[in-house]
Amino acid sequence: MENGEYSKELDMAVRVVHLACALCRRVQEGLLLVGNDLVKAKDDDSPVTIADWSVQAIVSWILSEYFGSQNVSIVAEEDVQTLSKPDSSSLLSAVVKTVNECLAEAPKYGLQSPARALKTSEILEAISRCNSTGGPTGRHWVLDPVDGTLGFVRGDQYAVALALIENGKVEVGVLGCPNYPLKKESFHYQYKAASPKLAQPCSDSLEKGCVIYAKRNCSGAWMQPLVHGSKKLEWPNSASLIQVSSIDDPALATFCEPVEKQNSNHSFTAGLAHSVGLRQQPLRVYSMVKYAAIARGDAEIFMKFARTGYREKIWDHAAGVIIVEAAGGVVTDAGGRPLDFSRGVYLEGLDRGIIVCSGPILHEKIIGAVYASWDSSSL
Ligand SMILES: Nc1ncnc2c1ncn2[C@@H]1O[C@H](COP(=O)(O)OS(=O)(=O)O)[C@@H](OP(=O)(O)O)[C@H]1O
Ligand SMILES: [Mg+2]
Ligand SMILES: [Mg+2]
Ligand SMILES: [Mg+2]
Repeated sequence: MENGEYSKELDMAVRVVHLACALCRRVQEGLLLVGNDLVKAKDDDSPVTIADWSVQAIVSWILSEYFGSQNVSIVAEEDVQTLSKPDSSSLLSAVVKTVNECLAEAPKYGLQSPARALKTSEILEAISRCNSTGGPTGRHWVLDPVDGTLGFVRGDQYAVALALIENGKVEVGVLGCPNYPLKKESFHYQYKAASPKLAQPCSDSLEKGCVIYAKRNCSGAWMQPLVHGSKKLEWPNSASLIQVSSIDDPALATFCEPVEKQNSNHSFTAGLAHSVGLRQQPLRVYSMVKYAAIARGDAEIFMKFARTGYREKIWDHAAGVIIVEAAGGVVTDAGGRPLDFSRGVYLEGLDRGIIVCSGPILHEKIIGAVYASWDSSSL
C-alpha cells in the first residue's frame, strides 16, 4: 500500500473491512442455515441483523483503539435502540458473542485483539459512539456496516463500506464485497433482471469476495481478494489495479440499479435507458456492490432515483464515489453536480437521483436524457 497522506488510515480501513467481511460471511452462513429469527425490523421497517451491529462495534472499537477514542468521529447507520429493548436479550448476546469471536481473529489481519473479551456494556458503547453527524469541518469516518441488508438476509449481495471524510471531502474509501464473483460473466449471469430465475446466490464453487479501496490524489483504485476464502489465501494480501470499462457506446453498455422498486424508480430508469439507446437488460443488484461493478469494469452505468422526499445518506455512497472516481469513472446527481458530503448525515441538495458512469460520454448522454424526460416522468 502506498505511503503519503492518509496511508495509515487507508491501511487500517482495509484491514478492518477484511475482518468485517469475515464476520459477515460467518453470520450470513448461519442465517441461511437457521432461518431469519435474528433479523429484526427497525422503526422504518428496514431489516437489521446481528451482522450490522457487530460490524459497527468492531470497526468502532478498532478505530478508537488505534487512533484514540477522543480523536475518532464516526458517522454510521446503526444505533442501539432495538438492541436495548427488554425482549432483545438473545439478540444482544448473539452480538456480544459475534463481536468477541471476530475480534479474537484480528491478529490474522495484523490488528490487535482486546486483552480480554469485551463486556456487553463496552460493545453497546462502541456501537453508540458512532453517532457523529459529520459536517463541513474536521475528520469523520463514515460507515455502513452492512449495506444491502436485504441482500444479506436473502443470501445475496451486500457490502461493508467505510470512508474517511475530511473537511467535507471523501479522502479514503473501502468497500468489502464478500459475495462479489471474481468473474465478470458470473456477475452478469446472476443479476440480469430479465431472467430472475437465474438470479441464484453465488454457488460456493464460484470464487467470490473482494475488498476494493482508493484514496484521493493517489494512483487508481485497488482490489484484493478476500483471504480465507476458497483459495485459502493468507494475509498480507496482494492487490491489483482496477479500472472502469472503456465502452462508451450505449448499445453495448450495461446499467445496474437497486433490486427493490421502492428504492429506485425502475420505470423511470427504463425510460432513460431506452432514450439513450441502452439495449441490455438492467442488472438489479443489492448494495454498493453496484459501485464496485462500475469501478471494476463489469458494468458501465448505475442509476438510482429514490422517491421524492427520501434523503440519501452519506454512508450509502461515500466509499463508492471515491472508488469509482479513482478507477476513472464519473459520479454526480441527476443535474450533473458532484455529491456533497459536507452537509451532515444526508446528501443535502441532491438533485433528483444519482448517476454513476464509467466515463464522460455515457454520463453526458444520461444527464441529457434526464433533462429531456423529467417533465413527463411520474416521480
Ligand atoms: N425508500 C428508500 N429509497 C431509497 N433508498 C432507500 C430507501 N430505504 C432505504 N434505502 C437505502 O438503500 C440502501 C439499499 O440500497 P440498495 O441499492 O441495496 O437497494 S435494493 O435493496 O437493491 O433495492 C439501504 O442501505 P442499507 O440499510 O444499508 O441496506 C438504505 O440506506
Ligand atoms: Mg446502506
Ligand atoms: Mg446498512
Ligand atoms: Mg439499513
